[in-house]
Amino acid sequence: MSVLRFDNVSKQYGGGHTALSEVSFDVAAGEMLFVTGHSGAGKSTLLKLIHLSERPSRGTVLFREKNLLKVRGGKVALHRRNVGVVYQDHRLLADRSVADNVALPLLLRGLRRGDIAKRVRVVLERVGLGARANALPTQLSAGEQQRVGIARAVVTEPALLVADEPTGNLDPTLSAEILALFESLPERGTSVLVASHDLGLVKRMRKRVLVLNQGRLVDDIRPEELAE
Ligand SMILES: Nc1ncnc2c1ncn2[C@@H]1O[C@H](COP(=O)(O)OP(=O)(O)OP(=O)(O)O)[C@@H](O)[C@H]1O
Repeated sequence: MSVLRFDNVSKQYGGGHTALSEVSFDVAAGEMLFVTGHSGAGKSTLLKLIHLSERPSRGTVLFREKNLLKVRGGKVALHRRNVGVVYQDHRLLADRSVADNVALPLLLRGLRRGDIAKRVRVVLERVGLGARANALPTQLSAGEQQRVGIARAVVTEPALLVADEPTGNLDPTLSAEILALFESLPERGTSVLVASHDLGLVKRMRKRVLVLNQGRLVDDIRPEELAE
């Protein structure tokens, strides 16, 4: 089953600037892929259309076969429950512990405290931060903070995780660790779409790569084409 489909999607911002132009692609359930391209190529715009922070000017975005054009008003929040988002600057609450930050999406869903504590514990173990649950984000390294951001995004077990330059501030070793963490998610049923301008890093992962150039999808490289 396809978890995500872009069908001839274009996006013009106010002022007429074209950020995406007739982009079409499909993401299968459980697939991990990258979208890459130079600064301004349209990567963030593409992710925003999935998360409904922006709407297409033309074309359709289907999420689990449902046309996102029809997702409006109160349904937007419901849609976002199925899409985890990881930001480059992770956007953690500085005055809340690591565990509280990760618990937040579950609190918003009205889960019971006992269930929340259990799920937070499990997900923090998975990202290697089981021992730092009570620390404040400022007491963590940049890589650890990013892992908290990932834990928060996956604690709800979304169908799709989108990440915008998740390794932007990290050194190559930490970047590889973070990407390995993403790589483990499809096994648990979450598809993963990562935007990165770092083509070298992306190629090393040997995953499918969508290449954007000035808003156009100019290449859709399959893993077997990246093999040496
Ligand atoms: N809110 C906006 N209003 C007008 N133009 C915008 C807006 N957001 C983005 N753009 C323009 O759309 C184009 C694509 O931007 P986008 O942020 O999607 O690119 P990107 O590939 O993510 O770039 P970067 O790697 O620098 O983050 C750029 O030319 C940008 O200036």
